[in-house]
Amino acid sequence: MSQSSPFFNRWLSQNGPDQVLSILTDLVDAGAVFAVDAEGKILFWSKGAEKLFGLMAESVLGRACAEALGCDGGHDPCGLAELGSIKAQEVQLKRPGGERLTCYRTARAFFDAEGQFAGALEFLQPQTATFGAIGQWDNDDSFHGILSRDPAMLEAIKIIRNVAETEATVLIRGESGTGKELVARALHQESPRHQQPFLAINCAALTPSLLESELFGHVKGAFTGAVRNHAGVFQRADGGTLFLDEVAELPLELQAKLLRVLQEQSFIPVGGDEAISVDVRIIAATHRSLREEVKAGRFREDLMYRLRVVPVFLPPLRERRLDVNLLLWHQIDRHNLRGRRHVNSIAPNAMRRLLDYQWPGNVRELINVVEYAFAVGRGNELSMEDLPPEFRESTAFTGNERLSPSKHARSQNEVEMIRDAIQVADGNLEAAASYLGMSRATFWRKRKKYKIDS
Ligand SMILES: Nc1ncnc2c1ncn2[C@@H]1O[C@H](COP(=O)(O)OP(=O)(O)OP(=O)(O)O)[C@@H](O)[C@H]1O
Repeated sequence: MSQSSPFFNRWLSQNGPDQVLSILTDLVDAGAVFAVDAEGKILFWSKGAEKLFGLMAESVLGRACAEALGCDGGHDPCGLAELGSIKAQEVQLKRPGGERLTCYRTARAFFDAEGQFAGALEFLQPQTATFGAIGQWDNDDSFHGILSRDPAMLEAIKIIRNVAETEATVLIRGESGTGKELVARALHQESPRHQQPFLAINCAALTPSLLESELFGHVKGAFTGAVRNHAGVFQRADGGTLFLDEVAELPLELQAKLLRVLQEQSFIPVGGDEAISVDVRIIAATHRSLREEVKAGRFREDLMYRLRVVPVFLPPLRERRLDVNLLLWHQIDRHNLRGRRHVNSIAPNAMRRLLDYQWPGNVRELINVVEYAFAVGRGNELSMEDLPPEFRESTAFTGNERLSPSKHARSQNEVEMIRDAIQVADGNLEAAASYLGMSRATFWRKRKKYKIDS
């Protein structure tokens, strides 16, 4: 967090905040800074923005950001009012003349006292200027938005970074919500194809005939209702990456067609008679074991070998308890930014319950749990009552404790939590403190109080 002296505001108004902002943004090399108001209208446009977007200030000031920059978004600049902040998101800029430029977008929203979106500051930096800095590992353990401190996840990320340069087909295995699509996107972003499209399709979400048409497209007249030619995702992803989610659900007849694309880099659209050649990198994902599916006769063995050239496994959240804490605090920080409620601690019994929980919906569920807590709860401490009913129904740490929160019961709980954290962190006290969301000083004080050694 940036710091300023108590005299900063006076100094700012003496020098003129607009002048200070202009000078500040000029100091940032090769980057565009702009500000929008609550309606998404552009209020400030830096010299860097003129250079990067190829648009002069006069032509954009006062105009709706989405319209001036030619993107969808209405009053909410690209979901920022929802998200609160965006860090190093990869975006494609279309400059006048059609040139495309890949940039990293970092933005922060402002919210008024009622928690209403009040505008935002955005910073865009061309990828070439940031190579080696943003988009690689950074201090908050994020890799293209993937947060983790878990050794198995870190290993998966290492594999992804290594194979990104190659053309190898990657098969990601993991339960729903473990981050398979996020990882696939990261792989694409790290690959030489990153300026080309990334398309995702869920093979379990469509009927076989719709899926075939979505994958390979169809020609006009191929079936009733096919009133014009339709390009499938293989064609639209040409030059880029196609993410096939839930690939184990692909019907056998489509497996044959997919195999042909992988072998020959070409396919025939539904109802067509001419093969279309494409250059697409496939990343597939499944929550099932493809080997088991092959054994059960539901999946072609030859296709399995084609798809799992590089297998990557994402462990379920219940097996990475260090990540539960990291992801919880990341989500809490995100909601804190919106200003309606500021959570700076989690009650020990709630934390214990969160750590013990099985997380069947993995990270997606965790995101929803924090959202629920901010919707129903009040105050600076996230308490057991702020958690969804399934957390409170558990017998272990609810009932009695909530009805008679005796100091003793609370300390017993804390002792167990601290012991557990030290054990999970293999005696690393710093990791154990962060796992519990405590500062090192608090952790040390509590260990001393309860006489817990490492
Ligand atoms: N390690 C992580 N760090 C930050 N966010 C994560 C992480 N893993 C998952 N998420 C977030 O959790 C949500 C679910 O992730 P994602 O859609 O990638 O999961 P998935 O395994 O593809 O799920 P499904 O199989 O159900 O499609 C997304 O909002 C994603 O951004």
